[in-house]
Amino acid sequence: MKREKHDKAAPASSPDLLWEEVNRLTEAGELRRLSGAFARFVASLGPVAPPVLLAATVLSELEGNGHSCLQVADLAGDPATLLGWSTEQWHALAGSVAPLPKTAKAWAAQFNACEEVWKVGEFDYGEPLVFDGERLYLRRYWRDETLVAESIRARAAQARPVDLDKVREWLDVLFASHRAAEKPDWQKLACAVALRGSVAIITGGPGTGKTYTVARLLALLFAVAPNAAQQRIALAAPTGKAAARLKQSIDKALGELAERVGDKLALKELLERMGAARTLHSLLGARPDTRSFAHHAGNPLDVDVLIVDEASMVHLEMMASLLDALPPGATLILLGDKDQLASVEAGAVLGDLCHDAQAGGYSVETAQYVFEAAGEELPREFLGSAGALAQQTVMLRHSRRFGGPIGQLALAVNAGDAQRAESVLRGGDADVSWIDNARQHQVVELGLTGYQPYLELLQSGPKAGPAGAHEDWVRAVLQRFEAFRILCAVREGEWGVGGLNTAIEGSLESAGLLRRGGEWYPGRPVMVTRNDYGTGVFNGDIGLTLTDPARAGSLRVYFLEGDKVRSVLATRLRSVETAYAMTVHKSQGSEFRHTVLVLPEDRNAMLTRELVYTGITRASSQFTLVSPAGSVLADAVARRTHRTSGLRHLIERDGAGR
Ligand SMILES: Nc1ncnc2c1ncn2[C@@H]1O[C@H](COP(=O)(O)OP(=O)(O)OP(=O)(O)O)[C@@H](O)[C@H]1O
Repeated sequence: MKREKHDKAAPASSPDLLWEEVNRLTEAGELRRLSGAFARFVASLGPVAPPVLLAATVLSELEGNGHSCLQVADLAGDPATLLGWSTEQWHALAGSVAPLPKTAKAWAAQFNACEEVWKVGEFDYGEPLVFDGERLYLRRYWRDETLVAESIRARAAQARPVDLDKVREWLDVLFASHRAAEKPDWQKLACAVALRGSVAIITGGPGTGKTYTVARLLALLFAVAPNAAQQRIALAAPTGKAAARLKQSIDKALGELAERVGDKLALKELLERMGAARTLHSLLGARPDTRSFAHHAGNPLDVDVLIVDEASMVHLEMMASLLDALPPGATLILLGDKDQLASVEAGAVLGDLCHDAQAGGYSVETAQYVFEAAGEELPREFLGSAGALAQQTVMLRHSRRFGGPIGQLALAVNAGDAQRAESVLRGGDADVSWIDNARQHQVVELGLTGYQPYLELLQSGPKAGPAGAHEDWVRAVLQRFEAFRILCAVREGEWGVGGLNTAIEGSLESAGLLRRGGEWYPGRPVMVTRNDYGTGVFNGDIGLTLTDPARAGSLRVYFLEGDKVRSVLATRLRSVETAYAMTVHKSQGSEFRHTVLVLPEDRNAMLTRELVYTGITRASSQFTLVSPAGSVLADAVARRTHRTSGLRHLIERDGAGR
């Protein structure tokens, strides 16, 4: 049906003043060029009232900050905070559109009256903006959020029959040697919960045993599923490194378990059948230069059980593609730390899905089920009436790797307790330290000490030996490099990735640890900044430049994935940057023995509790905080990441409990 457009539309008042202000903000670097361009595109479709054009500008700008939609309540309230602007900046923009609706209701009336806004439930003409009564969306995000919500809601409501006696028996075997560090045993409980549905979320901080638990869950499925021998299991993660780590941990956990359970379960067979862990891009069949994947609802993935690790890094669009491609009968298990930074791209999917994880909110039915299936009693404080997804979500609460000061620091930051964080940092323990009122040269000196070991090994060169000796040497150099990393909160300036990389590179050269002949030189660490299907390297991959043993004078970049080494000719890598220092965002999914977190001088909207927490939890044995001004830490710990999304609302809408 073709719409008779604008037959009754009153001519909109002129948006000239708005465009003037948009231009001014764009020139001042306060607004993305794209945001103004999007609003102009909406204006080009027909007469649109200036307030709606203003809302379109704000919506597009917020998308760049990771929000998936714009709440009318926020438009009527204080959008300046959401935009990271001062109140004056907002007033300047708002003042160019008069009169501006003052209440959420008045804003809703504007959207309802606009021909370029699709009102959910009405006939869809493919308008670029979507309004659902409370939130304004760019069409793509509305579609993705709806797809994720509907798929998760349907999965959470789907109950699988469980043979309680058999499950109880196997859980007792699988967790036999295991003395729960706490009661209830959340790990055992998580296995029982995951078994009864087609979606489960296991969240928890580093070292809380997410992979340990999921390995037992796989063994349990293998033991009790009616068609265990035919089950197709896939492991995936957002990055190659995280995928390799997942596979390594699962192999290790299943290997140990196989020794213990002996002949009772053919776990070796399960291990052999599982195959490698893959990146989500590769699992879904990414295609060069398009956003679409080979797998989707029309050509679903060939899996029965899909385990996705580091789910906090999965952005909205990727989660939508994943759920679209997952057959309805397959089980999805998401693993991740809900308190970590959300993806750079829009959405905070895991955070939204885990909204009730801390409190539990388990129903009486869930409590009864876990008692019967796992012999675990849910304490009263975790009972409640949260929705169906919360019944399939378990938070692991005890870290086995992080008992010491690094763990205490992470906990304090996560709880928003800056005072306690500062006292841990000043506690004098060798594992954590704080260089406050720092100067840049102090970070450079840390870099010099931290990177010396790999550069020395590189200078000593590979020993002549049998085939494979070169690869062993490369692996050893890469492992030494992976033991230390400098993480920055910001990209630009003296305390950002750019400034620090230049300073560290220069100082390593002055110290005689490396010799630069040009952009590429042996020892140069690089991070890939764009997916490249031709060479098989992906955004976020980190490698080291070394000489090619097969071709004198030629350089290759070597990447470590688990224990495997692969390499690409340096000149074939087009989108890379030097990586002595990298952003906290890009460090997700990695762990370094010694991690240095560098905060900037000024307070900054990017500097949040989640960023500091993510930085700290990248350290496995030693953590150093560097800040030019002490107050920046307290400020960051107090600021939480807020991402507007309608996901929780969409999931809970008509979402019955279990
Ligand atoms: N119940 C347990 N009993 C004994 N050891 C355990 C238990 N749970 C976990 N571990 C051990 O604790 C360590 C951390 O576990 P695991 O790697 O599964 O944690 P994780 O939550 O996946 O961590 P990360 O987020 O860093 O990947 C591992 O060495 C694991 O073997």
